[in-house]
Amino acid sequence: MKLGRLNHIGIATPSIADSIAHYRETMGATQITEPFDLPAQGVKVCFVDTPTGSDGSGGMNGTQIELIEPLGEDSPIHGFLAKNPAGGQHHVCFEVEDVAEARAWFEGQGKRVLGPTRIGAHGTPIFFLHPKDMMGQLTEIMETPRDH
Ligand SMILES: CC[C@H](C(=O)O)C(=O)SCCNC(=O)CCNC(=O)[C@H](O)C(C)(C)COP(=O)(O)OP(=O)(O)OC[C@H]1O[C@@H](n2cnc3c(N)ncnc32)[C@H](O)[C@@H]1OP(=O)(O)O
Ligand SMILES: [Co+2]
Repeated sequence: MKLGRLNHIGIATPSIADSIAHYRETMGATQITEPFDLPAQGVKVCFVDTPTGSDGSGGMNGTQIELIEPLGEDSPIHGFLAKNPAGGQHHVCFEVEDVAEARAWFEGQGKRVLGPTRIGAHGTPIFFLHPKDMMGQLTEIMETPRDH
């Protein structure tokens, strides 16, 4: 297993509109996608692009901030927001070349994979690893988009 690109940092929020305003007005973000619903994943989601270079050079294909708001009664982030009402850092997502191979690796390491591999917000297969097996960090593994 080789550590892949940090694709995004997932930030849970009680209000995606308030978080968008925060990133635009307080943090100076210039590229934020329109929020969209992922009913199968129980979230409303949008992405805040970040620059690759510290001076904003290199273009805007740095690690994204993924803002997620609960969608529906069964959203998997209700529990997190009950414990963290203002929201906050929820998960990290690393890219892999082959999601099936990665899943087998983590299972072989005795890490709990949460649910089936499914299609995530970038339209590629993803799975999650239980925070208690990942040094306290809920970790998402996502197959690198082929257009990269
Ligand atoms: C897929 C679309 C999009 C994308 O990028 O493509 C997304 O990323 S959507 C993100 C939302 N979806 C998920 O998070 C799916 C995976 N998550 C889960 O299955 C649950 O959230 C789970 C199992 C991680 C936590 O479930 P729950 O909130 O019901 O809490 P539990 O009491 O079962 O938690 C057990 C234990 O873990 C601690 N915990 C919970 N969430 C986190 C977290 N985000 N980071 C770190 N630790 C977490 C919780 O505090 C409990 O610890 P304990 O010491 O026992 O109190
Ligand atoms: Co994510």
